[in-house]
Amino acid sequence: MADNWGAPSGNSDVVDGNSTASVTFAPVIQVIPQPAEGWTNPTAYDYTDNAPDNWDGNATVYEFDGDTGDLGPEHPELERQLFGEPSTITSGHGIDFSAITKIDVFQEGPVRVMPIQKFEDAGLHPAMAKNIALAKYTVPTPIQKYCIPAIRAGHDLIAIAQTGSGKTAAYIVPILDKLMGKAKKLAAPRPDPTRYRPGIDPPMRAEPLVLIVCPSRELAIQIFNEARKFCYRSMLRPGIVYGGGPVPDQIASLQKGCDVLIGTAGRLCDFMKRPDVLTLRRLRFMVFDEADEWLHDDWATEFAQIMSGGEDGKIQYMFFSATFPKNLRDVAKEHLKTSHVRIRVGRAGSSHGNIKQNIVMVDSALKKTALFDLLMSLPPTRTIIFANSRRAVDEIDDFLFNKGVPCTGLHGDRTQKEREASMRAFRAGTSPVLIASAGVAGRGIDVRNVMHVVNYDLPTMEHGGIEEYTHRIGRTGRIGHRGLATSFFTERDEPMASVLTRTLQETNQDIPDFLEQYKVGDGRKLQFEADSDFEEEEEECGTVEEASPEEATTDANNNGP
Ligand SMILES: Nc1ncnc2c1ncn2[C@@H]1O[C@H](COP(=O)(O)OP(=O)(O)OP(=O)(O)O)[C@@H](O)[C@H]1O
Repeated sequence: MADNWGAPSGNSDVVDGNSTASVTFAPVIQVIPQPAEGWTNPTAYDYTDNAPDNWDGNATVYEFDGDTGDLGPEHPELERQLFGEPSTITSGHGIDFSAITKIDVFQEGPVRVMPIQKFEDAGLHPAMAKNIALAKYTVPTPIQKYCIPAIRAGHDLIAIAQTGSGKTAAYIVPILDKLMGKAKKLAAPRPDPTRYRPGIDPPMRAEPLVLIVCPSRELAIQIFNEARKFCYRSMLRPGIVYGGGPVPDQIASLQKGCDVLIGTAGRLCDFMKRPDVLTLRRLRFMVFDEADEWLHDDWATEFAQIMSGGEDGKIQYMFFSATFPKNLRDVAKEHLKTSHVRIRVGRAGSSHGNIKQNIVMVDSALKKTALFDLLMSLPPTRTIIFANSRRAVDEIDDFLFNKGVPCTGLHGDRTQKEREASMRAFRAGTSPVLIASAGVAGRGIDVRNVMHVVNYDLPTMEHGGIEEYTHRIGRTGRIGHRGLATSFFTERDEPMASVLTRTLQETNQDIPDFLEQYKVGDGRKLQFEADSDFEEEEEECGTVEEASPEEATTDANNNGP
């Protein structure tokens, strides 16, 4: 996007002592630089695109009143929108599930579940089985193998698995599946979607059955889109409330009924104060995605308010994350029923071998040049660059844009319209380089074919530490694909050196010379402060299959932005 704000154009009245002089600013002609070698043309953000309803939260949802049974009629146009053109979707998103190695799965806690091996074993509702086929999911991922039966059996749950391992579907599929046959009975009354006239017919209050809480607007929108997919052809209606989005539109959408609500905390808490618009009294499922984030003190007020919204005893609670320090898992346990299930795939907070991690020593004053050189040294590819401050994001965005790199920037000071346009441009590939602050794109964001993540700034120990590093690099190498993560290391990053080195060692990455001194010697166990358990009661319940670095499908056909 780059900040190519035009200077004021046209006439402006300037008061000069007693006289008013009319000053004309020359219109600024936005210069689009020549593309950098091999890259597509940079595209500037279109500030004239003010279409009022052009919000991601206003995306079409499937509407069906359930009068003709559990499975609604097909809607080919929406189906294409949700799942893509059938001819362009490759089977299993390119995952080669036949090329696999073993990864340990642990269950702890009072209840153990038997994993399923195939989606067919789960006895899914016909609408859900069809949606899984449309999504081209052929085999459940390790975390899905355990979560699907656990959630279907009605258990509260803590689930930990690496980035990009399919945690969203691990909760959304069984929850929606459980509701599909019963939606007519359980859901709140709502207007007939085919006849409802907004503003004329009396509105209904939203009484969702499912609430999914997300730490960023971008992630909420992404999960809303997943919910739109998996609710397809059922009468379950997804909805979304997120900060920065238009309140009137969100209210109008809630008033048409909402069974599956996805929200960011602030806006959700605002709506919870308006019982004429939203109540959680019907709630049956509550999911905290990126759960460790919610259990930090920073979110204590919102967390308490959200937890107090439903009726005790009726709700199944679930916490999902790739990182889950032990102290926060203990907090999570306090909110779960005694008969809950705890599942962990690999070490909590571990990354996986599909991501090649490079750490490069860089002089702080030369970081931008080093970044440009790095991008130019590789084939053009979809890339996310993380910086620690909003200002740094803007500066890098301008710098790269002016060098002809088709980039777009994303951070919390941009307007919501800009943020959505930025994510759309990145997803569509028109701006294949995204420069982002970690708060908005570090966790959960799933964009196909991100081949490279760059930590222009490494996270600091005070802000996110090694957990944030894991989430950030996890934007690549997702679901069996491979990816590259390059991190710039400066003298200021010394406090991260030790844990970073152990993280590299865990997946047999090359250790650069300047980190050699932090290496844990051969034969000694790698210890991680945030994960000093796993507890005595844990039980290794076998191994499930995960693509290995060597054998995972390479994205040979998908390398381009
Ligand atoms: N069984 C499956 N088969 C094929 N693709 C799948 C399957 N399950 C999920 N996916 C795809 O895998 C990708 C990653 O899933 P998801 O975003 O849920 O990962 P995650 O574990 O939540 O990652 P993160 O920790 O980064 O949030 C998504 O594009 C999703 O559509």
